[in-house]
Amino acid sequence: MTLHELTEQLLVKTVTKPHNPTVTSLVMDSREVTEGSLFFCVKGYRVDGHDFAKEAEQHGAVAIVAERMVDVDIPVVLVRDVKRAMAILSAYFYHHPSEKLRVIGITGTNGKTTTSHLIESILQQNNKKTGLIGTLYTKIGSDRFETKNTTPESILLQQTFAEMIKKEIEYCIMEVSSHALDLGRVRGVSFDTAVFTNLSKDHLDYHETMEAYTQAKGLLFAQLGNTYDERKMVILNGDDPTSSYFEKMSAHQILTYGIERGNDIEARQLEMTPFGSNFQLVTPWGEKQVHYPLAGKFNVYNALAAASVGLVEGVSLTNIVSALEQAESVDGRFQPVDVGQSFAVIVDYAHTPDSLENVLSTIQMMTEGNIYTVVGCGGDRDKTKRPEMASIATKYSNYAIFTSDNPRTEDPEKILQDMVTGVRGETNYTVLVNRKEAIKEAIGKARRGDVVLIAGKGHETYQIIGHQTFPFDDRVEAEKAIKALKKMEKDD
Ligand SMILES: CC(=O)N[C@H]1[C@@H](OP(=O)(O)OP(=O)(O)OC[C@H]2O[C@@H](n3ccc(=O)[nH]c3=O)[C@H](O)[C@@H]2O)O[C@H](CO)[C@@H](O)[C@@H]1O[C@H](C)C(=O)N[C@@H](C)C(=O)N[C@H](CCC(=O)O)C(=O)O
Ligand SMILES: Nc1ncnc2c1ncn2[C@@H]1O[C@H](COP(=O)(O)OP(=O)(O)OP(=O)(O)O)[C@@H](O)[C@H]1O
Ligand SMILES: N[C@H](CCC[C@H](N)C(=O)O)C(=O)O
Ligand SMILES: [Mg+2]
Repeated sequence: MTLHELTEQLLVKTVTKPHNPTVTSLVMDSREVTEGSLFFCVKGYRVDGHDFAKEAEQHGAVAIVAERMVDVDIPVVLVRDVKRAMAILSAYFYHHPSEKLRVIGITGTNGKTTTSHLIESILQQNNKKTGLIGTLYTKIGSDRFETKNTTPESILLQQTFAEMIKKEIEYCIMEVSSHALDLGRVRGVSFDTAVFTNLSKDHLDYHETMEAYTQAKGLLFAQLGNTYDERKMVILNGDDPTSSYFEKMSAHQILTYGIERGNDIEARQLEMTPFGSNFQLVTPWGEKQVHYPLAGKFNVYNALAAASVGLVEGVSLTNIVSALEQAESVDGRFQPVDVGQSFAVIVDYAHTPDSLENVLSTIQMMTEGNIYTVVGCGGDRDKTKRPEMASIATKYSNYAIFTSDNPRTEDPEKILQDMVTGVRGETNYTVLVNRKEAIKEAIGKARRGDVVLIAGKGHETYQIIGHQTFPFDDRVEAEKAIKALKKMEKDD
């Protein structure tokens, strides 16, 4: 594709030189530039991509897209907003692949990864070819690719859609983070269905206020468009008050789901069991009893959101129920670590006050024994959730151990001090900065019938301390600690 063909997509721009080179790739990182690349200068949090224009030229870039002049001898396309131009040009470069897929976007504070996997299994139950983009990986059919962000930057996103088309994928199920919406990573994506899970406190380091955070989430519904299209659908959690705000954001049909009465899709006669739930799935397409194997009321919401998507996509109630009844827990979400010990150990990705409270109240229902919680809060992330998470941990556990999550560039001790400010008079906790030691301590305390919850890192296989990433896996550490304990018991 030539540079002129691409720049014709942008109405307002200045191109500094008349040549019309052939563009063979779009790139936003100078280190990934190859011969023929069009390089986008993106202002980041740490550095400014404009400072890498020369390096991009040296590596073979044939033109630069920038917001201000840069010192290079190749054409510079000056635009008002590089990220916006990047999204528009990426969609064009890859021939608008999202228009050839049915794209299901899921947003909300918690439950996106879980819900997207449930939707995947419902659609697969109906023999649909699916792709998935989210926190754990990008999946095309059954091939998995590692990802850095929950929702990738526009170039990678459009490239991924194009790859999905090549592999004859029909549906792309994607998690859409508030950062991605705010930073314009999904601009130009043609969504067909937009799903909202729930809204609670998170990411206030980035969005600053709950209002701004809500607005960012609202962009997904706004992006669905305001010209009515019967094939487009908005699916909202009717039990979450924020849904009424999203209702106003687009012109399409709305389907609500919930446990309370008054929703289109409902779970009635809900009966929670220690390891799942039973409920009557009541829908405009009929009703059916469900024996659902994922623990916690919050997971019933995820099932309802996924069932709603299945129903609007024409999957039969029978197939939906069958997929839900076979649901497997997602990597690092309420994942048991079981090496034959007499107490339960659960690793869960709860890293917000709301998810921690949900998980702990579910555990309370499961056990009469003691609950030991190992929990921390990420550095360089929302500080307001720290005291709240500590307070929830002490409230619902017999004993809590506050430890490091990913401290990143913050002082780990300082993060723990922030957490401790949330404890109001309770003494059932300790602070242990080393996560490995904290896990050992909790497992050492547990006796027959107790539950140890290790919260916050779920599927993560690393720990970020400073600018370094070290291998670390809660499940591996828990297993080691249990085995060491068993060995000691044998030695006694
Ligand atoms: C805060 C944030 O969103 N940061 C994202 C951002 O990084 P950054 O702003 O630090 O970028 P930077 O290092 O300053 O670089 C600026 C530009 O210069 C370029 N550069 C840089 C160095 C160089 O030598 N040459 C060069 O060209 C970079 O490629 C980039 O284009 O751009 C990167 C490239 O796309 C992202 O991977 C990175 O996400 C980081 C990993 C991150 O942690 N993001 C989080 C906050 C996030 O987005 N999370 C949401 C999920 C949240 C949730 O659901 O809970 C997500 O969607 O992942
Ligand atoms: N519907 C829900 N409501 C509240 N909490 C939930 C819900 N579903 C899952 N959780 C809790 O939140 C944690 C994260 O779940 P999940 O990974 O599905 O969410 P996510 O929205 O993808 O998170 P992230 O934004 O970090 O990618 C789970 O480990 C569980 O503790
Ligand atoms: N997507 C979330 C993940 C948080 C996970 C937690 N382990 C942490 O590092 O804070 C974020 O980037 O804020
Ligand atoms: Mg996720």
